[in-house]
Amino acid sequence: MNTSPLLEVRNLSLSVRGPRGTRTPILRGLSLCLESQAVHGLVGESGGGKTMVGKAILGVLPDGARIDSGSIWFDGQDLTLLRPTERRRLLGRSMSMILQNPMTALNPVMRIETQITDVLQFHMGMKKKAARARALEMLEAVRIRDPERVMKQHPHQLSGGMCQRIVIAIAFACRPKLIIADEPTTALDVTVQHQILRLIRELQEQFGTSVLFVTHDLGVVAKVCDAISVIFAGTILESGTTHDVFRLPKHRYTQALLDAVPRYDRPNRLLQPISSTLHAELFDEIVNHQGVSAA
Ligand SMILES: Nc1ncnc2c1ncn2[C@@H]1O[C@H](COP(=O)(O)OP(=O)(O)OP(=O)(O)O)[C@@H](O)[C@H]1O
Repeated sequence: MNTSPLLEVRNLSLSVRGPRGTRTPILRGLSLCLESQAVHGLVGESGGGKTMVGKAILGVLPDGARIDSGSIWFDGQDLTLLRPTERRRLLGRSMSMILQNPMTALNPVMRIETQITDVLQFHMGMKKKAARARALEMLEAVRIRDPERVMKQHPHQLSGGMCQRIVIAIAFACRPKLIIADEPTTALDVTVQHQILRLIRELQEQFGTSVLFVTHDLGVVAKVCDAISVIFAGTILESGTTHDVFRLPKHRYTQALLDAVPRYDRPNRLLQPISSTLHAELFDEIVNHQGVSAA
């Protein structure tokens, strides 16, 4: 594994437009380092800002959201300084995404073939024949049986698991350096979840891609991630190799997260929900430390 960082988010603060011209902080001085050719889990509870981190990196922030300070270094350049056209050029070609719900990620009225070949023609400048060959190759890589038949079909003719395989094929098709996978298995059947995780890991290794794996599920992190960052209230509380963080969590929030996960090696231990006191204490520390901004 290559160990130089591909992506470094440094001290990133981001806010959204609030009522009466105020701004609500969402990310508070967040720093994150993603190594080349590695899978990095961004883990935390709902509302912590995981998805917003992914959107900031991809340059697809919602209306009203803005980066207030900090930088996002990707492959040697600060993405926050790029013009929107330059950002768009990177998206799809150098970085792509796998989202939670494959049914909304795919276009319902387009055949699978067109959905894959369009991406290849647009981002890679491939001719139709070469794009078709690459599309077939990608469907085989994600273990779609009878890819010629599936190429002719529409998403509604396929299962959720099959659709997510196609989304994965599209994400890897242009051989991007970075893929942001935001809860890619949450909408799927448990039996399919495991296959999809294994598939992402296999393709990541095969193509030498880096993956930022956004999830609330520590079980998923344990299965696929080399490293992990724990996010709470828009701040990273702890980062390290998955092995180290699981074995010896340093932050009390990480310890609480781990205690809230069922484990086969301690079947008799009662699960400890994360206490509201801990939430309140941490939130107070983070917000008081960073301050809440007005517009
Ligand atoms: N479009 C938006 N406009 C305003 N606030 C938003 C918007 N999208 C998200 N937020 C707020 O930003 C915060 C972080 O949301 P985000 O979706 O990044 O969290 P998350 O950790 O990914 O949670 P989940 O696992 O539930 O998706 C939340 O407080 C959310 O309400």
